Amino acid sequence: MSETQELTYADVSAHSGKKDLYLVVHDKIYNATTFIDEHPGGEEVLLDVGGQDATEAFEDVGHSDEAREILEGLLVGGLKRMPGDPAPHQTTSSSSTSTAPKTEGASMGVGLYALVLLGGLAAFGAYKYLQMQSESSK
Ligand code: HEM
Repeated sequence: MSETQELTYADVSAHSGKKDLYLVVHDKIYNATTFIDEHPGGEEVLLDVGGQDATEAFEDVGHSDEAREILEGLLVGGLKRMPGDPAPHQTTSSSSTSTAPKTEGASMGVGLYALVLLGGLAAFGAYKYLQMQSESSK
């Protein structure tokens, strides 16, 4: 792609009609005009986010890799954020909180392992203690 132009959010919001529709997904700008009629999800949803940040809407649907390829083919350029622009969508971090549960799961696994190990040690200790007791009482 030779198009590396940068547009501001204000530039993008000027393209919000059916005949001229830009979308922002993950801080990149896409021209969805030619795709509106082909979109399997319908034109309404695209028009709803026309000229806006569609990251959340796009990611919420769980679009396929094929959809992402189509999206890349519609690339216009990058988004240049200006002071006062709407904040970038945090969907990626909130929907992919995968890192947090993952680490949690890992530490839980380790915790469980330690617990089993400690339990085993305690049982062994108790067994040895009882053995000693019964031997000394002989
Ligand atoms: C230019 C951006 C977009 C492209 C290239 C695109 C592409 C596609 C494609 C190829 C599919 C078929 C299923 C798949 O492959 O995942 C699809 C389905 C769908 N899309 Fe999009 N999409 C875009 C934006 C959006 C947005 C902003 C929404 C907003 C909610 C949306 C909502 C949906 C829905 C609901 C479906 C499911 C339709 C069904 O299975 O009945 N899409 N899209």
